[in-house]
Amino acid sequence: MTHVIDGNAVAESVRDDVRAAIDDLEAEGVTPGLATVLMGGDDGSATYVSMKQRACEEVGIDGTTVEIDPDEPAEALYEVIDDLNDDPAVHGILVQMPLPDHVPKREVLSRVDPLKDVDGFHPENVGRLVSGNPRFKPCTPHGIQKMLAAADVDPEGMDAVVLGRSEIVGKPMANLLMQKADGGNATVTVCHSRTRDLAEKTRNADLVVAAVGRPEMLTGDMLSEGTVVIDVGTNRVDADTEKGYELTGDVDFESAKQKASVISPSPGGVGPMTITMLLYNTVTAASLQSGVDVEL
Ligand SMILES: Nc1nc2c(c(=O)[nH]1)N[C@@H](CN(C=O)c1ccc(C(=O)N[C@@H](CCC(=O)O)C(=O)O)cc1)CN2
Repeated sequence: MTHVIDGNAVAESVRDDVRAAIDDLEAEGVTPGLATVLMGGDDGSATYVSMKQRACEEVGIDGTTVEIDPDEPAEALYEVIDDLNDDPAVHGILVQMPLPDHVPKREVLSRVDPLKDVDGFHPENVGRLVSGNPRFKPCTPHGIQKMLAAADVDPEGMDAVVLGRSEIVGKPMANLLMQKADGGNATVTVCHSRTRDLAEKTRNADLVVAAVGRPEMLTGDMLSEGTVVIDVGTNRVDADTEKGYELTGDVDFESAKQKASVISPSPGGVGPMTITMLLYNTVTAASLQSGVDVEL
């Protein structure tokens, strides 16, 4: 029987730990604060930002959203980041991706105080992750590690294939899976748009993480029996629904489920974990900045 991971249930159990840690911080007079900055984005950005705001309210984090007109120059965003860096009530800063084309992403990510960088995208935090001493693990791959642990999947010794090389998911996921640490110790292959014979790579994998943003591109015939499959995709596909679209993962769930031993669906898998690990990182940031130790 294939085990279908319930991302909402795993997220809820991590949120219980987050709530307990927030109680410990509150007892010392510290309320964790998260500022989310939205400057334009894609079809999903405004939805994800309001989900983040709601999640903060639900666990007791002081969440604020700053919206910047996407036609403003990059300097408007720099000014907002500088102010948030200087605000002691803000422990975590997140700039929602993607940004408008005229805004240089690297400049923006380097501008965020690395101690408040709850996305883990600042070069200092990327360097720490790669060198095996992470401060903030990026939310989606961190959430996937938690999901795998909850499903009793230990990547140690596995042949893992990561589909996609984005800064947000593919690269940090590959790094975490290869690390000499719990949730790592796998042999990792990263595949992308120039990879030859993709199906040959995925058929030889024990674990596949699909994060390419192409609806249902990973199908059951590309997998071997017993593979663990994690679907990161949340693609909006035109459909005759109230919203005019439906959400589809990067995995063809029905055919992949025939082969997989463990599989995460989308929606309802990795997405809820992404938001939960943001709350987790915000609490970690508040703990680091206040000097109040919490257990997470
Ligand atoms: N600064 C960042 N930008 C972006 C990140 C990120 O981690 N940091 N990740 C993605 C999008 N993302 C968070 O921002 C995200 C995507 C999906 C979900 C989610 O919960 N999806 C639900 C479905 C929600 C819906 O109805 O639309 C699910 O999968 O069940 C949360 C967060 C890009 N940008």
